Amino acid sequence: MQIILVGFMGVGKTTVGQLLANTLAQPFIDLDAEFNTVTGYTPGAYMHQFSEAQFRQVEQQILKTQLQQPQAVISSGGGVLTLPTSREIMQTSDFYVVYLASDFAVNIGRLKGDSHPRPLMTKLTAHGLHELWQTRQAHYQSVANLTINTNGLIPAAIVAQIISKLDEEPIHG
Ligand SMILES: Nc1ncnc2c1ncn2[C@@H]1O[C@H](COP(=O)(O)OP(=O)(O)OP(=O)(O)O)[C@@H](O)[C@H]1O
Ligand SMILES: O=C(O)C1=C[C@@H](O)[C@@H](O)[C@H](O)C1
Ligand SMILES: [Mg+2]
Repeated sequence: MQIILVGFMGVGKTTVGQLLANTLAQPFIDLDAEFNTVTGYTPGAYMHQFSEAQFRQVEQQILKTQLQQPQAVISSGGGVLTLPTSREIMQTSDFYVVYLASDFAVNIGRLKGDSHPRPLMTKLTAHGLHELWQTRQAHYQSVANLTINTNGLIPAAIVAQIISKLDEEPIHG
């Protein structure tokens, strides 16, 4: 199967992607971890050392490469659709795109409960973070084959919803 999860930082892409891959017995790829493997930098460290614009270019190359996988569940980084060309790459790929959505408050609650630091969280004001969240919802929506409202759902319930929708779809991969 070829499935990629998109959504705002902290909504649960890595958590759900890992569980979905295990459940479907498919290889799992996390694009942020792949970025680290390829460049030797975490996304945050790379942006700090170089720039967000340079990060987005490298991230796009990694996205392109991983969308060649014949079988995988991929969790993307929250800003992977920032470049219009990255949106086009995802839209024209064979991957089935699942958008993990939630209310802003739920998303922020998950972020605050997580020990893993998000550089954008510390750089932005509360207003800036909300604006970014709003802008990005349209990007995720524009590429999604399936949108799941994850409010109040545990990861296993989200995985169950994705799998039940996949059963109704033509095979992806
Ligand atoms: N459905 C859920 N309900 C409650 N908490 C969740 C859910 N999914 C994930 N979480 C928690 O939210 C936090 C962020 O999850 P995760 O790292 O999977 O997000 P992400 O979308 O991959 O973020 P990023 O874009 O920064 O990589 C973690 O602490 C995780 O345990
Ligand atoms: O939302 C974002 O722009 C980001 C989310 C993370 O997954 C990382 O890809 C990086 O920290 C940037
Ligand atoms: Mg993640």
